[in-house]
Amino acid sequence: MQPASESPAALTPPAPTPPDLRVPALRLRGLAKRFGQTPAVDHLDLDVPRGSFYGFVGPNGAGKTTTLSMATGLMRPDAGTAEVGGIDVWAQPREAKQTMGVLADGVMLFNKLTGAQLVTYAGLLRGMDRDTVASRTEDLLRVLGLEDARGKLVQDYSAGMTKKIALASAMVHAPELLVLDEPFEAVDPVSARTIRGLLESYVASGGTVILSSHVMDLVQRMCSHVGIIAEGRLLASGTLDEVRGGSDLESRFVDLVGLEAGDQELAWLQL
Ligand SMILES: Nc1ncnc2c1ncn2[C@@H]1O[C@H](COP(=O)(O)OP(=O)(O)OP(=O)(O)O)[C@@H](O)[C@H]1O
Repeated sequence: MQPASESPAALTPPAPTPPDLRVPALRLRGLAKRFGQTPAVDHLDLDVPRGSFYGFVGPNGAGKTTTLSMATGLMRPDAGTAEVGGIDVWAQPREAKQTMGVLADGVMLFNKLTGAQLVTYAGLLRGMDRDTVASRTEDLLRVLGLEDARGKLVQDYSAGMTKKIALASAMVHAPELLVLDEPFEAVDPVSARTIRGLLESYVASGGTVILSSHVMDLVQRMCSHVGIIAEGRLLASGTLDEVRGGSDLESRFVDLVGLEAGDQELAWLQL
């Protein structure tokens, strides 16, 4: 008789535990950051449901990048907690970071690597095997239109190409959660459409996306949920329909944030 440990059943890896859908993909509580006297993020609470496509919007300087940096382990908060799928980002950074892919705004990439090397490096860093990394890197370069630039140093990439290679590096390990700070900034319309398609099918397969953007029309077309932030505080959060409340997102944004409607003139610019 075979010992139990050698039976085929014992050699089959245990099925992964399905994620508890009641646990939010991202949960922030009392998150705060101050630069000098100015609070950039002011004790912010936020729940991002699993499987949602969450748009995080706000005016310039509202605290979006600071919030997302603290939520993903890139910037230590002054106070508060951030949990990803129930894992505390700051108490268990290694476990939390395994479950997410992050496209950060303004963070230096290893730009002396070529595009292909950068994505490969990101995959290997995540503990993936070389063959899988190689085939996924090729897929990502092809889909994002970077095949011809695969051997070029990232320092010589244009702004849009840099954004796309950073996005590829964030996605290569197929994480449960993607946190993307301004993923469409500087990206051409054809690539933007491709990225949208990739993200939509990723969410349809059970992934969660959180993205920040200034483009209300895009957020309105893509996102199932929206949060509006201003002066470090969350002014509204919920499903797209709850937040826009029968209006369009841009009008709701302007109402909540209290911006002037852009009808001011500069007398000296009237030629
Ligand atoms: N490293 C820093 N040092 C000092 N102040 C900072 C720093 N980073 C951000 N801030 C300030 O914190 C506030 C929030 O900035 P943040 O970059 O989070 O806003 P944002 O919503 O991402 O803006 P944008 O839409 O313009 O990218 C701003 O007042 C900004 O000047």
